[in-house]
Amino acid sequence: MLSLLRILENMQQGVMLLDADLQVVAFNGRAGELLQAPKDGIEVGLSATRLADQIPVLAITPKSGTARESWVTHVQTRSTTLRREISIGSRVILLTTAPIEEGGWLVTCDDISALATIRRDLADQNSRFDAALANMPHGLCMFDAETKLLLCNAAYARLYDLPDSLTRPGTPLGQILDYRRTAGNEPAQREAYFDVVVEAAIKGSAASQCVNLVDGRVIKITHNPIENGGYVATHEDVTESVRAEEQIRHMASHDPLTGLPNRALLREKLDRELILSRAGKRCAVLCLDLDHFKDVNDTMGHGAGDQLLKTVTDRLRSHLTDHDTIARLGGDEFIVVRENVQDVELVSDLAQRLVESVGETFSIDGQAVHVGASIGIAIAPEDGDTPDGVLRNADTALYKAKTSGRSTFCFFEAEMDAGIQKRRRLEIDLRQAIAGDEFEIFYQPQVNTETENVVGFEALVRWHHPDRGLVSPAEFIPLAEETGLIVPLGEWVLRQACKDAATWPKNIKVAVNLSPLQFRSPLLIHTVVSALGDSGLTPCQLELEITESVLLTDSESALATLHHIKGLGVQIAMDDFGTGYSSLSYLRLFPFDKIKIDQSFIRELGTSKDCAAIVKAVVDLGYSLGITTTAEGVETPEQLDRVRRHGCTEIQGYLFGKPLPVSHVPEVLAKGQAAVPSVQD
Ligand SMILES: Nc1nc2c(ncn2[C@@H]2O[C@H](COP(=O)(O)O[C@H]3[C@@H](O)[C@H](n4cnc5c(=O)[nH]c(N)nc54)O[C@@H]3COP(=O)(O)O)[C@@H](O)[C@H]2O)c(=O)[nH]1
Repeated sequence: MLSLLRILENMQQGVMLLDADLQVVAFNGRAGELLQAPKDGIEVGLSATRLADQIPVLAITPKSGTARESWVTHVQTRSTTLRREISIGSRVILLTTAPIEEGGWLVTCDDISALATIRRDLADQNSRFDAALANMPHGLCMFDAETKLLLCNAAYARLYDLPDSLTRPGTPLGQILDYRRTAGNEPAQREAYFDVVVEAAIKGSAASQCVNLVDGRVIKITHNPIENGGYVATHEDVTESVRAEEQIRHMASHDPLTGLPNRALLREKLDRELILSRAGKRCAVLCLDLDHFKDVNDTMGHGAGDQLLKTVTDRLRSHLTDHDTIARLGGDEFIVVRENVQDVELVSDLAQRLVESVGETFSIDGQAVHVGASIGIAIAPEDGDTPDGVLRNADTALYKAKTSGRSTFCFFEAEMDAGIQKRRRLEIDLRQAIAGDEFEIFYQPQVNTETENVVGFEALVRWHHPDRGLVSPAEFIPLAEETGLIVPLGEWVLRQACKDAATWPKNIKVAVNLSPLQFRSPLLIHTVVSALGDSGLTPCQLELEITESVLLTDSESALATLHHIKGLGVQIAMDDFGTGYSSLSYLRLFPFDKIKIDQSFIRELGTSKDCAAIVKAVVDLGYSLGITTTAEGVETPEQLDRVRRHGCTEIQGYLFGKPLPVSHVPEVLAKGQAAVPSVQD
């Protein structure tokens, strides 16, 4: 008994023993300490009621929990075990009151403060976890190894519109999937996927996949295995980001104006087609370029140009089949790729239809607009087995189509390449030459027939090509006209010629050629005025030479321009007279100051009666209209003699001097007539 009491006293647990009369028969000091009983508050023989008086926590009736009566009432009225956690100061004590067989109660007190702290931390953690789950934007669910639901959050239920009954723990995955399928938002083929990922997740590997729901949403589902089997899955609605990605991908590979594939996507297509072409499925590449598109942009503005490009796209598309791909490379350049070409004739038919379709009138901003299309065609693999090669050759054929009069199509031929490449090179060089300082003006004297005094000079441009030396204008002027480069080049010539002539005597004129394109430029009058103003040249010292072709198109506006220029005091000469269409009628339309009889008539003056008659008729007409007549290309004294006899007022030709650099002008003027040594041009 003594040793039993010693054991009792050394226990970590507080112990009190009550007999059947509810009186204390034994206890240890730890009980008093844990229950914070007053010193000597527990004594043998003390009744339960007195005990509760000594130890206040025993008298308290809990507000909630299973035990709804005070400790005293319990031991007085019941015979069941009472477990109660009591907070005393900073401690949490577990008070267990268990009936004993012989009657009476064994009361034990355990300090569970540490356990309570852990439990509280755990509860806090759980509530934080619950809050996180509830507020997660993504759906989350967790299944055990038997694919029974462990938990899911509200977002998961919302995503699939699940009823509460299917969100309870223990719900088999199969039931949830059945509901998701029958509720209509998940395609049936997802099941196969699901089997795979669930199995993978349960076996321990993560898996992720995007699923397209029937209603258009895209859900990204990621499965991760968890310990003890089972998996946790997140379900993320990625519809917006998938759409944004698709849009970015589309933008990177399509032309924003027309929505057509761009160069990058075209290359991918060509890569595939060229592989097939090597396996016998040939393909055709049609390179289409609009004729006169620049004019629409320049005259009607870029908005109208854009509208035209969109309408052209629609027209082109209407002639294409499922075997054709159309792309826009930028500007007014389109590419059509036809797959699996068996009959090249059909490619010709397609090209013809495209040319005709674009050739029909467009209505842009209520205005009738006419453009055309030129097409170059290369067939792969024979005309190229790389995207660059086949596109380059289609482009070469396009160039040929453009130089053959536009609004037509051409197939690539190997022989085209060399000639066209040469022209291309020249065009590139010409652009650089305009930007650089490679041009010079030579001046050819014009003399009075009677006095043989120099009355003026014609400005003739020369190109000092860095590799090729002096390039003849006969070679580059037509190209400059075709490419539109004549406009900036012509402006340079005009300004430079005015500057040079401003240093000459006041009775010496300078004649400058105006090309038809330059003449149609809306900036022409402004350029003439500013060239005169900047140089200080007297307007009557400037003579502008135009050819009949200027008056051929839109003669009304051409005449208005001529009158405007003449009104400035500038002289106007009709150049190359006799080589055009209805020369004489033009002379009635506008009061030209000079007619230059083309050198072809002068050359044959001694051999052709017709030429002689024409020269005479023109000179007579000039005389009666009071217009100066200049014979061009006078090379021999005989020709001089003849034109003099016909009454021509002025002469220009090698007999009096070839075109010379400006530095020779004072020398020519000093001699009074142009008997100076020739300079090779
Ligand atoms: N729009 C512009 N056209 C220009 C300009 N500079 C020149 N050109 C035109 O280029 C064509 C070739 O010019 P070019 O090689 O200079 O030939 C001129 C004369 O050198 C040549 N000529 C003059 N006299 C004779 C001669 O006795 N014999 C002979 N065989 N040729 C001769 O004729 C050309 C002048 O022609 P034209 O202009 O018709 O008076 C030529 O069409 C130039 O017009 C330019 O700046 N702008």
